[in-house]
Amino acid sequence: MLLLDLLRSQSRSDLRLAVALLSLASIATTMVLVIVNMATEQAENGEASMRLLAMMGLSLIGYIWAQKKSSDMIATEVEHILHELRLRIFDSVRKAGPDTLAKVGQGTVQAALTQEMQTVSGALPLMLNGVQQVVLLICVSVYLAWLSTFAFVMITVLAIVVSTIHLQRIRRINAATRAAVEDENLLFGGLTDLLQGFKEVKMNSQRRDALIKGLDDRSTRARDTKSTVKAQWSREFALIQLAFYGMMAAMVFIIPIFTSDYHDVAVQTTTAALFMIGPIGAAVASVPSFGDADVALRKINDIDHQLEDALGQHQDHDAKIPPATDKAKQATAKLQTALGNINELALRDIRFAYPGTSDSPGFAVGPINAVFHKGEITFITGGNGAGKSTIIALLIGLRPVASGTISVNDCPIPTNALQQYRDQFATVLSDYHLFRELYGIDTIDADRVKMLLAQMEIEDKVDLDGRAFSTTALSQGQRKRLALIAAQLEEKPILVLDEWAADQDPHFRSVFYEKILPALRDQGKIIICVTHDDRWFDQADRIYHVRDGEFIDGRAGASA
Ligand SMILES: Nc1ncnc2c1ncn2[C@@H]1O[C@H](COP(=O)(O)OP(=O)(O)OP(=O)(O)O)[C@@H](O)[C@H]1O
Repeated sequence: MLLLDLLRSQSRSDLRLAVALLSLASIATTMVLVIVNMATEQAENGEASMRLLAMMGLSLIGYIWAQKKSSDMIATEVEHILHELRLRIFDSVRKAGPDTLAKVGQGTVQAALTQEMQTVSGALPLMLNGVQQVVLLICVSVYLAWLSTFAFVMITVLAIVVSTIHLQRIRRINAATRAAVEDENLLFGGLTDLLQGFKEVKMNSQRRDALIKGLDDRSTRARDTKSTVKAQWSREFALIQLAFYGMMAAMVFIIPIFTSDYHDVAVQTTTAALFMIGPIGAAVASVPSFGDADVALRKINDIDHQLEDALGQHQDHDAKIPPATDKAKQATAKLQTALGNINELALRDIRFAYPGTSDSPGFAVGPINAVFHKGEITFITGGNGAGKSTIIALLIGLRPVASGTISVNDCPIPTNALQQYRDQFATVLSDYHLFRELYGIDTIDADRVKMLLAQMEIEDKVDLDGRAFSTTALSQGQRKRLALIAAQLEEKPILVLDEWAADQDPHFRSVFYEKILPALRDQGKIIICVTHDDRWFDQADRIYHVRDGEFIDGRAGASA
């Protein structure tokens, strides 16, 4: 069972201690039963024992102590395990390549971090509670055996028969549970379309109706499967209850027929059997959540494996260069020096291809040869689908190259230093995300932010609010200006902009090409821009034109 494996592998504290505490609580509960029976017997004789009262008090204190201690321990442990699980997924997402997330699906990852985690979170304490109930049942059974061997044997046989039938039926219910969870996940995916495509949905009633119908179908399926599963569980619960009441009837009607001395212990045995109803109910009621949790954990593991598989292909272990040998240490030192003062960035015979299908090969890029210099502006131009963004993704280390070398100051970047290399770039890519918070910028110079906001002509719209922009609710062009401010605040030696000016008005386009870019060049940055704005091609020191995944010419621009 995955839930058990998870507990064993992730638990920090000794689970045996938790189980021991739970057992102690069960033993204390059984003691209460034994004492109640003994006191009842005394009461029948008109006696009352202070010793039994004291023992009852001690048992209750023992029960409360063990129950509280184990609950605290389990709650802390469960939250720790969930925290570790979440971190594992965050880490896998961090390491994944750009295609992986698209393949796995954002909705699935979100579902894993919310819905599935919630299921596991609910099931873990229930499972440990189930352990407690089982221990309690064992203790009460031992007591029952001591009271009447016949009653014990009869109950045990009945319990084995009922459990076998129950387990057979559970297998079928678990399969239905898995189907129900699948349906819910499909529903989640459709919901992402509805929420993210909100405007498109609102603007087109046919699209809206088709999408809602799809959601309706999935929701109906999820509803039907879930209610079938719930109904099956209710039947199971009723079956267990029925078996229990059958057992009670047998104890008071059948056992006396076969045993002569049963009347001495009939009351105690019946009380003991009554004591079992709670634990049996709790144990049975907790079982469905194990099936749910197992499915949820399988999903979480599945997502993790998919992300990890992509990591294997990506060959990016995000590790620091291991300074094992002298040669490796020298290479590390050389690379650190190169990254500390980047004068030149070069691509040599870079090749890459998207995975193809059986019908057609994937789009291929290369061989790409290019050099980008400090204090220079390079434009990359080309038609739609020519391969500009793909080349940019290779250049900034977002996608792994299939062959060829990327080097900084003639120092090749090994794959295990890819993250250090990526850290040299500030980017505003075509599918950029604008963070309101300025993550990863240690010291924010408020005056500089003010100046940049004024330069971008949005000082009356946005302000600095602590370590974040006061708002990102702006027009598309203004949001891009804000993204460029964030990129500048990162103070990276290389700035890459993919069609940054595409949604700027004519006035601000000229501000960008004629003022902002030259000012950034004067700061000694390497500037690389994908652009279609041929009116400003003369602002570039170098222009590369892309066609079918290759640079067809590289020429020095006007100011070179
Ligand atoms: N994730 C992907 N998987 C497979 N093929 C892709 C993927 N992204 C792009 N392509 C293919 O690569 C080609 C180049 O895409 P790319 O985005 O690099 O072009 P681009 O020059 O930036 O185009 P645009 O000017 O339209 O942004 C496309 O024709 C497309 O077929």
